[in-house]
Amino acid sequence: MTTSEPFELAQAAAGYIAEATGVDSHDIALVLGSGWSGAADLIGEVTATLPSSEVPGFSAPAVVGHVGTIRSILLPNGKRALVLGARTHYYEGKGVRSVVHGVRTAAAAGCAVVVLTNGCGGLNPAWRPGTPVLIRDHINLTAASPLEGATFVDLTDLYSPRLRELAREIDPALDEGVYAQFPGPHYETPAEVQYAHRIGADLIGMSTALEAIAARHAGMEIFGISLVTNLAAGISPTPLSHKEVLDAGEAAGPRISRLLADVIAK
Ligand SMILES: Nc1nc2[nH]c(I)nc2c(=O)[nH]1
Repeated sequence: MTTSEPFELAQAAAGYIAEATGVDSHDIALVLGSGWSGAADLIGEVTATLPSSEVPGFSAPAVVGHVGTIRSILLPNGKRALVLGARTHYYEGKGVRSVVHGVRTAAAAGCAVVVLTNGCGGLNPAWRPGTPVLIRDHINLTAASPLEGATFVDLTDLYSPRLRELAREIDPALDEGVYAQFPGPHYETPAEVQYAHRIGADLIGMSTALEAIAARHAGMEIFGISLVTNLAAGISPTPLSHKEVLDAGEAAGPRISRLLADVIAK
């Protein structure tokens, strides 16, 4: 594939979405990670739902039984949101181009803002499972980049100070943190968690950083928010039960979905 082909594929996907949804241009894209699926139903009126596998460049979800969808939503302020419910993770081995195809498609579809959400491990013991944390900056530990060739892109203020301030006006209790993307799919050892802590990470996950770089290259404003679903390995003195993690994510649903709805409604 030539270096222009990922962008041609994103244009094709955007054209398909415009045709299939009847919406020529969308304004804001949302990538919903673990624990955030409920947000879409709260933010506005779903006017079209597409199976993501029908859209050029998108593949069937990695998790059997998960139906990946792309939804067009009419927001109360009249703007259009494009909800990308099928994220390709780097650990699926489909290449970085596939990981960032959704963001590139959203940019080609007209979106000037992208909201990147994820579920992650927390390094701050005060952040119990179910705590949303704004992403202030990231550390890309994948050793990969979605950019190819002499594409030197500045990543200063990559996570919009404007949108972070807006979120904190809506919910002053929100903390901020630095998110580190590990390649995965394995979780970190306690030693790796301590390494991440020492290099400045507060949140660890397997997504988001590569998508944010591609979004900056596409000229989008980026809002990143994590949902701490577990304390990272070795942080909690007692092993967390998977049920605790699931219950916490479930309990956080209404608060984080409301927060997201309020931020994008502005
Ligand atoms: N790397 C990493 N990814 C995650 N995703 C979730 I949910 N929890 C974790 C975690 O503890 N580490």
